[in-house]
Amino acid sequence: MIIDAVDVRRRYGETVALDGVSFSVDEGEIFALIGPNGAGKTTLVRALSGTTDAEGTVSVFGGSPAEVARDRIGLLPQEFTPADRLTAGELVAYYAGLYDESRDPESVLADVGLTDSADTFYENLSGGQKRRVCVGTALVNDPELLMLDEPTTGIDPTGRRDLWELIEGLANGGTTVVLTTHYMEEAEELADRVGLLADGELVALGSPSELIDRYGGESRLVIEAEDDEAAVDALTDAGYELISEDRRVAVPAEATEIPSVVEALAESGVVYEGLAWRQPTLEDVYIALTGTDAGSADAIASGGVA
Ligand SMILES: Nc1ncnc2c1ncn2[C@@H]1O[C@H](COP(=O)(O)OP(=O)(O)OP(=O)(O)O)[C@@H](O)[C@H]1O
Repeated sequence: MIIDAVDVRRRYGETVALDGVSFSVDEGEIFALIGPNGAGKTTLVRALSGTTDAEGTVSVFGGSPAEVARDRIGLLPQEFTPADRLTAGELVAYYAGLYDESRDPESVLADVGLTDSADTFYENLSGGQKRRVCVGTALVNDPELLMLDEPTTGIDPTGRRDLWELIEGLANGGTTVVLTTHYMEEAEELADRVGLLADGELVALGSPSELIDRYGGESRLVIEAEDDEAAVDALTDAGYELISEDRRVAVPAEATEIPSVVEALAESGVVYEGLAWRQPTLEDVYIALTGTDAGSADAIASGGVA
């Protein structure tokens, strides 16, 4: 076990940032922390990396985080602004120079997709390229434990996937990774296990598929009708129970049930522009457990579709 956290608590004055969080992370695991703004993710990463004190027990490599040899950990803080007037290459080389042993800066730049921007000043890089440099600085010491607070924020979809591949490769080589993200797809695709924080508490913990099975709800058919109310009436008359789906009309349906839903719509003469069948995702888990879904079946049924 690389990380063992038991009943971790942290307050900032009256604000409770962490309210008794317990979990552990094994070697080579990718562990993603998700949760709304202010849920406590950054505070937890800071407690694990020893940059803030916390009550409870936090053990990293069997000891106190603050005492772990710094070359064993790579940390990407959420807010990190390196010197503007150094190039991407100089910055990575600078951070590499802080360790007795470090990786070749050029290979780190290649890993984060910045070979072609090595000579560009940090201030002249795009937002996503800047974030890549920051990720690079966390990799220079070839750490055993990598903690990445929102590593891919601002990075374009292709670059994000490249970073997922990089992180997966590191984990396959034995690196343990803890990351935070607001991208549910990132947590679902990348993480072995996910912890969902809300108001300082870990409200769900498990592999993405376990969480989806448990909290994600049913597969659904989403109907983009010309007249939502007509669709709601037709489906209700046919005995379907409407479910909430991003302010669209939707019913629970397995793939084999799609024809009968289509038939019910056709029989009532409902015109639709789109039909989409989809299985639950980690985003559904997030919405179910944090209650941040703006739309609801009730709103649709009462004609309140935005
Ligand atoms: N240095 C600080 N001083 C005072 N309050 C803080 C401090 N850092 C965090 N907080 C508060 O602690 C709570 C948890 O914040 P934290 O940054 O850990 O959340 P988060 O889940 O990382 O949020 P986000 O998704 O917005 O990054 C919030 O209410 C925040 O306002």
